[in-house]
Amino acid sequence: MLATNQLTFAYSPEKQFTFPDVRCDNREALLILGSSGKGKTTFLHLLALLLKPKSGSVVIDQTDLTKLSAAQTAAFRAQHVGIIYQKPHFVSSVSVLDNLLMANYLAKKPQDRNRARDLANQLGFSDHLNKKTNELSQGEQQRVSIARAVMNQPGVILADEPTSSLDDMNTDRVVQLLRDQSEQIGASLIVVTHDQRLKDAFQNRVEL
Ligand SMILES: Nc1ncnc2c1ncn2[C@@H]1O[C@H](COP(=O)(O)OP(=O)(O)OP(=O)(O)O)[C@@H](O)[C@H]1O
Repeated sequence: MLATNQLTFAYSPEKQFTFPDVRCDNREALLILGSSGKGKTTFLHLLALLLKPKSGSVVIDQTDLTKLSAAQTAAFRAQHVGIIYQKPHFVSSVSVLDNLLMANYLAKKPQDRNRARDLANQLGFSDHLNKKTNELSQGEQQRVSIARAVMNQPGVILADEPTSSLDDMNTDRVVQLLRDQSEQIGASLIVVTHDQRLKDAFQNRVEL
């Protein structure tokens, strides 16, 4: 479960944001829509406490992240939040498999090769596990990103514009993969996007 209360943020005195309160229960999905520059990425980064709000709270599974120290926040995020960034950040010098296992390492959990292989099968990149990430197509990298985000079975999955560069068929496919994965692990799924094509796939929607 993720809930926010009266979140505000400022990059500077001229660039201030007040965000609507959102709530997403376990096994639910929430779409956050907004046109370019409205603050979608900023909001998503606040939800993961990658940015610190000026005021307000972010509660994930009964923990108020705004009350944690920087080190506690990083540890909590690694264990409980899976993030699919607008542009995937991988460690390019190691294999796809090692990039997945790194999620375990960062969360201080044992490396679970079976889960990595199982996710690669489900998401259709099992032939690429031993390749470097830059040898994969964008679509394949995005599926690896989804797998990495769910390696530790997080309570919350956050996705930033996961479909912006995809055609209609692949957009439907990625939405289904995100929903399947979040349902399998009982997570809350929050997607921020300007992509109006996603409207029909989500009953719960908030406009920024
Ligand atoms: N580090 C920063 N410092 C100052 N201003 C910033 C910073 N990052 C973003 N902004 C500004 O804050 C606003 C919101 O940016 P953000 O990236 O959250 O928007 P967005 O809705 O995700 O946009 P897009 O759909 O184009 O990615 C923009 O006007 C942007 O220029």
